[in-house]
Amino acid sequence: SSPYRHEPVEDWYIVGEEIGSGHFAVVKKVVCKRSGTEFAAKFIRKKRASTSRRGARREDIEREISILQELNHVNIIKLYDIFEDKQDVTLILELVSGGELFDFIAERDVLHESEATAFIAQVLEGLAHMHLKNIAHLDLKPENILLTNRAQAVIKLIDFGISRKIEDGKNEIQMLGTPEFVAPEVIAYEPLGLYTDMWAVGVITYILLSGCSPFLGDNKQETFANICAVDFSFDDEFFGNTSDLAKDFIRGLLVKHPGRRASVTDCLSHPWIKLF
Ligand SMILES: Cc1ccc2c(c1)c1c3c(c(C)cc1n2CCCN)C(=O)NC3=O
Repeated sequence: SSPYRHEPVEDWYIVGEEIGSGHFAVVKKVVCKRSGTEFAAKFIRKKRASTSRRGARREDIEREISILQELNHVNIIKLYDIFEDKQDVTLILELVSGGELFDFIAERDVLHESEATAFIAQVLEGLAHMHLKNIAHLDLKPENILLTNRAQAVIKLIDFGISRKIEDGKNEIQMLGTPEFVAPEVIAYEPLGLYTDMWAVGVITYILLSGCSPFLGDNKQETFANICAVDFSFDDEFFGNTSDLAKDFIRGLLVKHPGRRASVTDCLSHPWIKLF
Protein backbone atom coordinates (compact mmCIF):
# COMPACT_ATOMS: atom_id res chain seq x y z
CA SER A 1 0.00 0.00 0.00
CA SER A 2 1.13 3.59 -0.52
CA PRO A 3 2.91 5.51 2.29
CA TYR A 4 0.01 7.96 2.37
CA ARG A 5 -2.66 7.95 5.09
CA HIS A 6 -5.64 5.81 4.19
CA GLU A 7 -8.07 7.23 6.72
CA PRO A 8 -10.76 9.54 5.32
CA VAL A 9 -9.67 13.21 5.24
CA GLU A 10 -12.98 14.02 6.98
CA ASP A 11 -11.86 12.09 10.08
CA TRP A 12 -9.17 14.73 10.71
CA TYR A 13 -10.33 17.84 8.87
CA ILE A 14 -13.58 19.75 8.47
CA VAL A 15 -13.79 20.26 4.72
CA GLY A 16 -14.89 23.77 3.76
CA GLU A 17 -15.42 25.88 0.65
CA GLU A 18 -13.77 25.27 -2.71
CA ILE A 19 -11.12 27.91 -3.37
CA GLY A 20 -9.76 26.68 -6.67
CA SER A 21 -9.79 23.96 -9.25
CA GLY A 22 -7.30 22.80 -11.83
CA HIS A 23 -6.80 20.06 -14.39
CA PHE A 24 -7.53 17.04 -12.21
CA ALA A 25 -7.62 18.75 -8.84
CA VAL A 26 -9.96 20.70 -6.60
CA VAL A 27 -8.62 22.88 -3.76
CA LYS A 28 -10.72 23.41 -0.64
CA LYS A 29 -10.25 25.21 2.65
CA VAL A 30 -10.10 22.72 5.53
CA VAL A 31 -9.83 23.07 9.31
CA CYS A 32 -7.81 20.62 11.38
CA LYS A 33 -10.16 19.18 14.03
CA ARG A 34 -7.42 18.87 16.63
CA SER A 35 -5.65 22.22 16.28
CA GLY A 36 -8.32 24.39 14.66
CA THR A 37 -5.69 25.45 12.12
CA GLU A 38 -6.84 26.16 8.58
CA PHE A 39 -5.13 24.47 5.61
CA ALA A 40 -5.65 24.14 1.87
CA ALA A 41 -6.50 20.60 0.76
CA LYS A 42 -5.72 19.74 -2.86
CA PHE A 43 -7.85 16.74 -3.89
CA ILE A 44 -6.13 15.19 -6.91
CA ARG A 45 -8.40 12.80 -8.84
CA LYS A 46 -6.57 9.53 -9.63
CA LYS A 47 -6.72 8.02 -13.08
CA ARG A 48 -8.90 4.91 -12.68
CA ALA A 49 -8.10 2.87 -15.79
CA SER A 50 -4.81 3.29 -17.66
CA THR A 51 -6.81 4.07 -20.81
CA SER A 52 -8.92 6.70 -19.07
CA ARG A 53 -8.25 10.33 -20.04
CA ARG A 54 -9.56 11.61 -16.73
CA GLY A 55 -7.50 11.81 -13.58
CA ALA A 56 -3.80 12.29 -12.92
CA ARG A 57 -1.26 9.54 -13.55
CA ARG A 58 0.31 8.00 -10.44
CA GLU A 59 3.83 8.99 -11.44
CA ASP A 60 2.77 12.62 -11.92
CA ILE A 61 1.13 12.73 -8.46
CA GLU A 62 4.18 11.14 -6.85
CA ARG A 63 6.52 13.56 -8.67
CA GLU A 64 4.59 16.61 -7.40
CA ILE A 65 4.67 15.17 -3.85
CA SER A 66 8.38 14.32 -3.87
CA ILE A 67 9.23 17.79 -5.21
CA LEU A 68 7.11 19.50 -2.52
CA GLN A 69 8.75 17.29 0.13
CA GLU A 70 12.23 18.29 -1.04
CA LEU A 71 11.48 22.04 -0.88
CA ASN A 72 11.60 24.01 2.36
CA HIS A 73 11.51 27.79 1.87
CA VAL A 74 9.39 30.69 3.15
CA ASN A 75 8.37 31.58 -0.43
CA ILE A 76 7.24 28.06 -1.32
CA ILE A 77 3.95 26.64 -0.03
CA LYS A 78 4.47 23.85 2.52
CA LEU A 79 3.11 20.31 2.27
CA TYR A 80 2.02 18.98 5.69
CA ASP A 81 0.22 15.71 5.08
CA ILE A 82 -0.99 13.31 2.40
CA PHE A 83 -4.14 11.16 2.33
CA GLU A 84 -5.22 8.62 -0.26
CA ASP A 85 -8.52 6.89 -0.92
CA LYS A 86 -10.00 5.03 -3.88
CA GLN A 87 -10.47 8.11 -6.03
CA ASP A 88 -8.17 10.89 -4.74
CA VAL A 89 -4.74 11.64 -3.38
CA THR A 90 -5.21 14.65 -1.08
CA LEU A 91 -2.39 17.06 -0.21
CA ILE A 92 -2.75 19.07 3.00
CA LEU A 93 -1.00 22.34 2.19
CA GLU A 94 -0.19 25.62 3.94
CA LEU A 95 -3.11 28.02 3.46
CA VAL A 96 -2.42 31.66 2.66
CA SER A 97 -5.21 34.17 2.92
CA GLY A 98 -4.14 36.82 0.44
CA GLY A 99 -5.13 34.92 -2.67
CA GLU A 100 -3.44 35.30 -6.07
CA LEU A 101 -0.94 37.99 -7.04
CA PHE A 102 -3.09 38.10 -10.18
CA ASP A 103 -6.08 39.49 -8.26
CA PHE A 104 -3.83 41.90 -6.36
CA ILE A 105 -2.64 43.38 -9.68
CA ALA A 106 -6.17 43.41 -11.09
CA GLU A 107 -7.33 45.51 -8.13
CA ARG A 108 -4.35 47.85 -8.38
CA ASP A 109 -4.12 47.90 -12.20
CA VAL A 110 -0.36 48.49 -12.02
CA LEU A 111 2.11 48.43 -9.18
CA HIS A 112 4.73 50.97 -8.19
CA GLU A 113 8.21 49.70 -9.10
CA SER A 114 9.19 49.28 -5.43
CA GLU A 115 6.14 47.03 -4.89
CA ALA A 116 6.97 45.08 -8.05
CA THR A 117 10.60 44.52 -7.03
CA ALA A 118 9.47 43.41 -3.55
CA PHE A 119 7.27 40.73 -5.15
CA ILE A 120 9.76 39.73 -7.87
CA ALA A 121 12.62 39.53 -5.34
CA GLN A 122 10.58 37.00 -3.32
CA VAL A 123 9.70 34.99 -6.46
CA LEU A 124 13.45 34.94 -7.22
CA GLU A 125 14.29 33.80 -3.66
CA GLY A 126 11.83 30.92 -3.93
CA LEU A 127 13.14 30.06 -7.42
CA ALA A 128 16.75 30.22 -6.18
CA HIS A 129 15.89 27.58 -3.57
CA MET A 130 14.36 25.37 -6.27
CA HIS A 131 17.06 25.95 -8.90
CA LEU A 132 19.78 25.12 -6.37
CA LYS A 133 18.18 21.65 -6.23
CA ASN A 134 17.85 21.56 -10.04
CA ILE A 135 14.08 21.77 -9.77
CA ALA A 136 12.25 23.87 -12.34
CA HIS A 137 8.67 25.05 -11.72
CA LEU A 138 7.72 25.21 -15.45
CA ASP A 139 4.31 26.79 -14.80
CA LEU A 140 5.12 30.16 -13.26
CA LYS A 141 2.34 32.68 -13.74
CA PRO A 142 0.51 35.22 -11.53
CA GLU A 143 -2.20 32.64 -10.71
CA ASN A 144 0.49 30.43 -9.15
CA ILE A 145 1.93 33.20 -6.98
CA LEU A 146 -0.09 33.67 -3.80
CA LEU A 147 0.10 36.36 -1.12
CA THR A 148 -0.01 35.68 2.60
CA ASN A 149 -2.08 38.83 3.11
CA ARG A 150 -2.44 42.28 1.58
CA ALA A 151 -0.34 44.07 4.22
CA GLN A 152 3.27 42.95 4.31
CA ALA A 153 2.54 40.55 1.44
CA VAL A 154 4.88 37.59 1.59
CA ILE A 155 4.55 35.62 -1.63
CA LYS A 156 4.27 31.82 -1.90
CA LEU A 157 4.81 29.76 -5.05
CA ILE A 158 2.22 27.02 -5.60
CA ASP A 159 1.26 24.30 -8.07
CA PHE A 160 4.19 22.00 -8.78
CA GLY A 161 2.02 19.80 -11.00
CA ILE A 162 4.36 20.05 -13.99
CA SER A 163 7.49 20.86 -12.00
CA ARG A 164 10.54 18.69 -12.83
CA LYS A 165 14.02 17.76 -11.69
CA ILE A 166 16.26 18.93 -14.51
CA GLU A 167 18.83 16.25 -15.41
CA ASP A 168 21.04 17.89 -18.03
CA GLY A 169 19.92 17.42 -21.59
CA LYS A 170 17.21 14.91 -20.75
CA ASN A 171 14.33 17.28 -20.43
CA GLU A 172 12.72 17.34 -23.85
CA ILE A 173 9.38 17.47 -22.13
CA GLN A 174 6.47 17.70 -24.50
CA MET A 175 4.39 19.69 -22.08
CA LEU A 176 2.91 23.07 -22.16
CA GLY A 177 2.43 25.57 -19.38
CA THR A 178 0.12 28.47 -20.12
CA PRO A 179 0.74 29.88 -23.63
CA GLU A 180 1.14 33.50 -22.45
CA PHE A 181 4.06 32.54 -20.17
CA VAL A 182 5.87 29.73 -22.03
CA ALA A 183 9.41 30.26 -23.30
CA PRO A 184 10.46 29.75 -26.96
CA GLU A 185 12.13 26.37 -26.18
CA VAL A 186 8.80 25.00 -24.93
CA ILE A 187 7.11 25.88 -28.24
CA ALA A 188 10.06 24.50 -30.24
CA TYR A 189 10.11 21.21 -28.26
CA GLU A 190 13.71 21.91 -27.32
CA PRO A 191 15.15 20.94 -23.92
CA LEU A 192 13.55 22.79 -21.01
CA GLY A 193 15.59 23.87 -18.06
CA LEU A 194 15.82 26.19 -15.08
CA TYR A 195 16.13 28.94 -17.71
CA THR A 196 12.51 28.24 -18.75
CA ASP A 197 11.37 29.65 -15.40
CA MET A 198 13.46 32.78 -15.96
CA TRP A 199 11.60 33.66 -19.18
CA ALA A 200 8.33 33.46 -17.16
CA VAL A 201 9.80 35.84 -14.55
CA GLY A 202 10.40 38.31 -17.39
CA VAL A 203 6.79 38.02 -18.57
CA ILE A 204 5.42 38.34 -15.02
CA THR A 205 7.58 41.43 -14.31
CA TYR A 206 6.41 43.04 -17.56
CA ILE A 207 2.78 42.47 -16.51
CA LEU A 208 3.31 43.70 -12.93
CA LEU A 209 4.73 47.00 -14.22
CA SER A 210 2.33 47.64 -17.10
CA GLY A 211 -0.81 45.54 -16.71
CA CYS A 212 -0.14 44.31 -20.28
CA SER A 213 1.01 40.87 -21.39
CA PRO A 214 4.06 41.19 -23.69
CA PHE A 215 3.31 38.40 -26.17
CA LEU A 216 -0.44 37.84 -25.88
CA GLY A 217 -2.09 37.57 -29.28
CA ASP A 218 -5.70 37.10 -30.34
CA ASN A 219 -5.19 33.33 -30.32
CA LYS A 220 -2.64 30.72 -29.25
CA GLN A 221 -0.92 30.64 -32.64
CA GLU A 222 -0.41 34.40 -32.62
CA THR A 223 0.89 34.29 -29.04
CA PHE A 224 3.35 31.53 -29.97
CA ALA A 225 4.51 33.49 -33.04
CA ASN A 226 5.13 36.58 -30.89
CA ILE A 227 7.09 34.48 -28.37
CA CYS A 228 9.27 32.74 -30.97
CA ALA A 229 10.00 36.10 -32.59
CA VAL A 230 10.62 37.59 -29.12
CA ASP A 231 8.38 40.32 -30.44
CA PHE A 232 7.71 42.67 -27.52
CA SER A 233 8.19 46.36 -26.86
CA PHE A 234 7.98 48.84 -24.00
CA ASP A 235 5.07 50.94 -25.26
CA ASP A 236 5.48 54.47 -23.89
CA GLU A 237 1.79 54.51 -23.05
CA PHE A 238 2.43 51.89 -20.34
CA PHE A 239 6.19 52.16 -19.74
CA GLY A 240 6.58 55.93 -19.89
CA ASN A 241 7.39 56.18 -16.18
CA THR A 242 9.24 52.87 -15.91
CA SER A 243 12.92 53.06 -15.02
CA ASP A 244 15.61 51.97 -17.48
CA LEU A 245 16.81 49.52 -14.82
CA ALA A 246 13.42 47.79 -14.82
CA LYS A 247 13.45 47.54 -18.64
CA ASP A 248 17.02 46.23 -18.54
CA PHE A 249 15.95 43.59 -15.99
CA ILE A 250 13.12 42.42 -18.29
CA ARG A 251 15.33 42.54 -21.43
CA GLY A 252 17.82 40.21 -19.71
CA LEU A 253 15.07 37.61 -19.27
CA LEU A 254 13.09 37.82 -22.53
CA VAL A 255 16.03 36.38 -24.50
CA LYS A 256 15.42 33.61 -26.99
CA HIS A 257 18.67 31.70 -26.49
CA PRO A 258 18.36 29.96 -23.08
CA GLY A 259 22.13 30.10 -22.54
CA ARG A 260 22.12 33.89 -22.84
CA ARG A 261 19.10 34.40 -20.56
CA ALA A 262 19.71 35.81 -17.06
CA SER A 263 19.81 33.13 -14.35
CA VAL A 264 18.12 33.48 -10.97
CA THR A 265 21.51 34.44 -9.50
CA ASP A 266 22.05 37.10 -12.18
CA CYS A 267 18.59 38.49 -11.35
CA LEU A 268 19.17 38.58 -7.59
CA SER A 269 22.28 40.67 -8.14
CA HIS A 270 20.67 42.95 -10.77
CA PRO A 271 20.65 46.60 -9.57
CA TRP A 272 16.88 46.87 -10.12
CA ILE A 273 16.34 44.16 -7.50
CA LYS A 274 19.17 45.23 -5.17
CA LEU A 275 18.35 48.93 -5.52
CA PHE A 276 14.93 48.91 -3.87
C1 LIG B 1 -6.98 32.44 -0.36
C2 LIG B 1 -6.79 31.49 -1.52
C3 LIG B 1 -7.53 31.67 -2.70
C4 LIG B 1 -7.38 30.79 -3.79
C5 LIG B 1 -6.46 29.73 -3.67
C6 LIG B 1 -5.70 29.57 -2.50
C7 LIG B 1 -5.84 30.42 -1.40
C8 LIG B 1 -4.87 28.44 -2.73
C9 LIG B 1 -3.90 27.76 -1.98
C10 LIG B 1 -3.24 26.67 -2.55
C11 LIG B 1 -3.54 26.23 -3.86
C12 LIG B 1 -2.84 25.04 -4.48
C13 LIG B 1 -4.52 26.89 -4.59
C14 LIG B 1 -5.17 27.96 -4.03
N1 LIG B 1 -6.14 28.77 -4.57
C15 LIG B 1 -6.73 28.58 -5.90
C16 LIG B 1 -6.24 29.58 -6.89
C17 LIG B 1 -4.78 29.34 -7.20
N2 LIG B 1 -4.49 29.62 -8.58
C18 LIG B 1 -2.31 26.20 -1.54
O1 LIG B 1 -1.52 25.26 -1.64
N3 LIG B 1 -2.39 26.99 -0.45
C19 LIG B 1 -3.35 27.95 -0.66
O2 LIG B 1 -3.64 28.80 0.16
